[in-house]
Amino acid sequence: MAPIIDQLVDKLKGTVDKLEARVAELEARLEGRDGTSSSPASDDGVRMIIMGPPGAGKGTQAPRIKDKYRVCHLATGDMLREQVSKKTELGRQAKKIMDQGGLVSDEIMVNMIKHELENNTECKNGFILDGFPRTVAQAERLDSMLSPRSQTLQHAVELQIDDGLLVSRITGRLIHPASGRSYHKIFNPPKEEMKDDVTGEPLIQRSDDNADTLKKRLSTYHDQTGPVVGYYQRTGIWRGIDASQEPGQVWKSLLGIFNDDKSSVSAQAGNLMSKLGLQK
Ligand SMILES: Nc1ncnc2c1ncn2[C@@H]1O[C@H](COP(=O)(O)OP(=O)(O)O)[C@@H](O)[C@H]1O
Repeated sequence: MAPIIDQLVDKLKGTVDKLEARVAELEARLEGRDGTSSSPASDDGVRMIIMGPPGAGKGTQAPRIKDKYRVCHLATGDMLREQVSKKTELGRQAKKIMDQGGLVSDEIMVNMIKHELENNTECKNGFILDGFPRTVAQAERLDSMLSPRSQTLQHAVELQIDDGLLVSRITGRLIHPASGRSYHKIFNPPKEEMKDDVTGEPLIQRSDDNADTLKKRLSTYHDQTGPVVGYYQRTGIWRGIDASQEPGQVWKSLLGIFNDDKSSVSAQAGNLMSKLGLQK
C-alpha cells in the first residue's frame, strides 16, 4: 500500500511543481519581465472580436488594437469592398447585397475568414475581427474553426451607441479605400478636401453610406447581430463600451478592458497559489 501512496505523493509533487512553474511564467509575462516583450502584454497577441452598429467606430479603434498587439485586423466589409473594386464575381454579387443593407451568405464569410486565419502570416500572433461574426451561425463556425487549434476567443467587445447618433456619422463619412482610414466631413475633416492626409490619394463616400441604406443596415444589425451579443454574454467574454464618447475616450475604455483582464488573470493565479497552499 505504502509504495502506492509514495508514488501518488511524488506524482502530486510533480504536478504542483509544474503548476508553480506555469504560474511564475504567467506572472512574469504579465509583468513583462520574461524578456519576450518590451512593453507588458503588448506583443503577447490577442484573439478578439469588435462589434457594433455601422458608424460605431470599429474601423477607428481596430487598427489601434492591431498595432498594440501586433495581430491581424480582418475587416470583412473591407475585404468585400476589395472584391467589388477588383470586379470579381463575388464582388459583383456582394455589391448588390451591401447596397441593399443585407448580409452576404454565412458560407462565403466563414470561408473568407478561415482562409485568412490559415494563410495570413500577420494572424500568427492573434487577430481582431471587425464585421465578423455577424450572425450566431458565424459565431458558432468561428468557435469550431478555433477549437482544433486549442484556441478560444478572449474578448468580444461591443461598441454601444444609439441609432440616432449614427445617421450624421455615416452620411458624412469619407474613406481612403487602400488603408481603410476614415474621415468625417465635419467631425474629422481631411487636411485637404477629399484627399487622404497620409498619401494624398482621393477619398470616397461608400455607396452604402446613405440614410436609406443605413436604415436597413441598422435593422439588419439589430435583428441578426443583436443575438451574437447574447451568444458572447453567455460565454462570459462580452464587454460593452459607450461608443458615443470621442475616439480617445473609447480607446481608454478599451484599454480598461484589457487591463482588467490582466488583473483578473493575476488574481486567478493568486487564488490558485493560495488553494495549493503556495502563497508566498
Ligand atoms: N460577416 C458578414 N456577414 C455577412 N455580410 C457581411 C459581413 N461583413 C460584411 N458584410 C457585408 O458588407 C457590408 C459592409 O460591411 P462593413 O464595412 O463592416 O459595414 P458597417 O459599416 O455596416 O459595419 C455589410 O452591410 C454586409 O452587407
